[in-house]
Amino acid sequence: MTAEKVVEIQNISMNYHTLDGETLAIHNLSFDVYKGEIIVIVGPSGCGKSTALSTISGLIKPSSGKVLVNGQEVGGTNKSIGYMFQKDHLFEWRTIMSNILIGLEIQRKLNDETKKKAEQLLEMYGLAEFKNYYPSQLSGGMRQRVALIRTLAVEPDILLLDEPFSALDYQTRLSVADEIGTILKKERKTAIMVTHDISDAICLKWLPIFYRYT
Ligand SMILES: Nc1ncnc2c1ncn2[C@@H]1O[C@H](COP(=O)(O)OP(=O)(O)OP(=O)(O)O)[C@@H](O)[C@H]1O
Repeated sequence: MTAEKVVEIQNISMNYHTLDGETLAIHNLSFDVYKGEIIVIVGPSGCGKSTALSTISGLIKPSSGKVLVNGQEVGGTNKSIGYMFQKDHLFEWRTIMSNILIGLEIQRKLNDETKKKAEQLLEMYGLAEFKNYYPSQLSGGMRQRVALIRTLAVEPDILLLDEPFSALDYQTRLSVADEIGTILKKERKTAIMVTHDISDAICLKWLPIFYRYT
């Protein structure tokens, strides 16, 4: 059986044009990601990692080349993709449960079944007893776990993680990295993480791709 390609990056380049001039953020980048793979792209700050993720999510279109997700060229944002950022972006005035349900509300998918699934995720990942707490009552590591569960609640096929541990202290990031790696494997998600920190990639024991544009 041949493995299924879910993301195909075909020779993409990205030029940003601003009043100050032109920035070549990505130059001729190509790679494929197969179903169920969890890969890490490591490179220094400014080498174009976030830009690469944004082309996959459809937030931006590359200046040249193609990005395919599930065999279709990306032409805008796509509900099959979940994006988790450096900061957890939890809404402080909403409880943990209500933060977790926000994606479902926005996508008009909130019903008894999806709510139950969200409850199960909270239960499974040790946050059920905190569902009525507010984000400020949780530790940084727990907040990142909530952010991941919020992303998983809408059941994306592909997860994009942009330096998801960078706001955490070293001890916490080790345990959160481990937890998040375990959650992604258990949920059988395809995931692409970008980081400037090689130790993040190594401590995850995922399959790293080392990419650097110079
Ligand atoms: N919207 C934009 N307009 C102009 N230039 C941009 C824009 N976004 C990114 N850039 C530039 O493109 C280059 C790549 O940025 P990008 O954020 O993709 O890199 P990165 O590797 O994710 O870095 P970091 O880890 O610091 O976020 C940088 O030089 C950045 O200044």
